Amino acid sequence: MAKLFRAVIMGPPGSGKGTISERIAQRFGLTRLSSGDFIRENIAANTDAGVLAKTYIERGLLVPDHVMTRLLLPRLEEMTRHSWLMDGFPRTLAQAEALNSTCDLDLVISLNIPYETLKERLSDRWIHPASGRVYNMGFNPPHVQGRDDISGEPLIQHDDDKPEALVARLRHYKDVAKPIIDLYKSKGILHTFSGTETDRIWPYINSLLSTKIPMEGTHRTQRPCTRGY
Ligand SMILES: Nc1ncnc2c1ncn2[C@@H]1O[C@H](COP(=O)(O)OP(=O)(O)OP(=O)(O)O)[C@@H](O)[C@H]1O
Ligand SMILES: Nc1nc2c(ncn2[C@H]2C[C@H](O)[C@@H](COP(=O)(O)OP(=O)(O)O)O2)c(=O)[nH]1
Repeated sequence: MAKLFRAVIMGPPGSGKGTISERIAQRFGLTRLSSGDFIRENIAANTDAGVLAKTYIERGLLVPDHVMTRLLLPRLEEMTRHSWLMDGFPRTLAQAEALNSTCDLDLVISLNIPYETLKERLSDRWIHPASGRVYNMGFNPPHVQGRDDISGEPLIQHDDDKPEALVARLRHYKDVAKPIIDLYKSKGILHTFSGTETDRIWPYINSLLSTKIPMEGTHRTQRPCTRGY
């Protein structure tokens, strides 16, 4: 009986997490979970957690671990019958340990993209704030410049996507990501992909997941995501 599949995708800002997790969700029928999208939903719904998270995001800071785990882990408990891919969580060791105590992961994808490539990509990244949909003038431009393809609403650029902000973000990412990468490496579930183009990395990710993800249509067993935090 095929078991469920749960994975995380990690990488520095601009490494292609959103782009690749969208492709994985479509190709393998996984539910794509994005911590950033989930926070935006809470901000839009004016929940207590959303209001609190907003005060950190506005300052370009990570949302505190206890807020993130309280936001996300109950959401994962609703997913006991689903295979999923999480983008953007965990971002700290404390978050990884909280996730570890509630769900066992099958696989972690880590994207290793050169700084110059990240800088170039982020300078061309445009986002539809309400949905989190991502565009890139050079890679996947919107049909109408500056407008979201679905809603037609204006696209924006994140202030912290500007080159001068990227150095600090990248250093912070490396500091917080290293213990998480070491943890998943020690568990034997880390797969690292390096390169400068998503379209060249994608076939390797696709073939790895094709060997790991249970066939479509086979019966799925439940796997608990018990409240362990
Ligand atoms: N797991 C998390 N822990 C703490 N804060 C988070 C987490 N996930 C998202 N956030 C906060 O929400 C913001 C938006 O997240 P999102 O992933 O959409 O954008 P991002 O961090 O700019 O990602 P990237 O640039 O890598 O695409 C982040 O900048 C961060 O402040
Ligand atoms: N030129 C180019 N741009 C790319 C490539 N892959 C993704 N992008 C674009 C899409 C986004 O505008 C930006 C960052 O991608 P993303 O998926 O938002 O990354 P992440 O921040 O979620 O990790 O770069 C790529 O291979 N080439």
